[in-house]
Amino acid sequence: MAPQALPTLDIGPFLAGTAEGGRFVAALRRACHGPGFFYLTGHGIPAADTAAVLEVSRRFFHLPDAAKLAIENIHSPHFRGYTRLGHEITRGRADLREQIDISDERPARVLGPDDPAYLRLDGPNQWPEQVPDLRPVVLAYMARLGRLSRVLVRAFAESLGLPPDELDRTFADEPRSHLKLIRYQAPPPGHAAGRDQGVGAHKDGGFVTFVLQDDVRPLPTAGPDHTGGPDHTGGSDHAGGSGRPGPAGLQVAGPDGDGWIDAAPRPGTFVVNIGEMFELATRGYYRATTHRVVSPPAGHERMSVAYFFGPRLSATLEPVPLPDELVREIGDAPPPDPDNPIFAQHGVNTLKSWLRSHPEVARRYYADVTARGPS
Ligand SMILES: O=C(O)CCC(=O)C(=O)O
Ligand SMILES: [Fe+2]
Repeated sequence: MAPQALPTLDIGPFLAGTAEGGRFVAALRRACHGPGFFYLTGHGIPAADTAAVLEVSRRFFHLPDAAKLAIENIHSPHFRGYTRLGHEITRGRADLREQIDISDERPARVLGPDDPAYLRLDGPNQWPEQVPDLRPVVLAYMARLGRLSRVLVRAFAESLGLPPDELDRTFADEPRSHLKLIRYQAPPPGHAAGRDQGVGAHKDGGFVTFVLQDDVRPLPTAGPDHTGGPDHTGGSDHAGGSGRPGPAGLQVAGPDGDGWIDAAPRPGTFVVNIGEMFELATRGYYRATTHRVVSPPAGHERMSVAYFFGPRLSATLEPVPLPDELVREIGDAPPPDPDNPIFAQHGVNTLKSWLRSHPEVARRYYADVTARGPS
């Protein structure tokens, strides 16, 4: 049986406080207990804002390599800045994507030897000089999604049969917002067939993620500063080498590991999903589901913007007091994955993921931590 498509939830009535908001809350529970993923509409983020963030992102990624590498994340102990193609690792394999990592703009902390290593994650971002409007556009977008996240957290509480403010204190005192601007490209010519890992299968580590997706588009025509281009379509042995956009993009693991569900881009929506911290807090009632991105075909690119909302790094996840009728539905907890232990402390879990996916930054700034584990 082919896996089902993802549900679409309209948060509009909940935002407006109308009686229909209850329907959203019920649908939210079904979506988070089921696939762990859904499309969100009615969110009130203006189309001009989402278009602006994709536009600055496109302008950045189309800069010459030297300009992008000026803000490479190897310069940042906080894992901020640019990661070039193939320099991020998921499941032991290089991802075919480039990205900029941006978190809340804060000064680096002055830390003593006994302070937890995850506090080194706080610090300033790196911003590209050539795209000066990227900073204000991205920070405004993050602020908007932060406000939307806080509303969604209230809906999550209600969906679990709890008072709407039950989870508020988890997100008090500087919750952590993280954003990735991402560009996926086709495997380069000569790349082994079937190696089309835009990002490998993974679960998100935090609480809740919002993905804004652009369509798969042809690469822009090569200009004087441009190294890629439609000319590169020839010679690829990649399955998508026909140059036609195929089923590329975000895919979500089906129920019981049954195939992959395509989460195709849909205008005006975010794809929202649950992260490991929330799964842990609900004792598995809400699911952090494995997902991946398949590379676009030759001569094409795909942009996305992933926003992760989580509690402050020092927060420890307490199990939420679930009503008995939900506890009865939990069933057996899945066995722990030895390759991916989940830590109840948000900072420890977050640092675990960074150290694994960015080994070069880890070696430069966290050699002491990799030697003894991310606690
Ligand atoms: O690009 C996407 O559609 C999803 C990205 C993703 O899953 C991630 O960065 O965690
Ligand atoms: Fe993800």
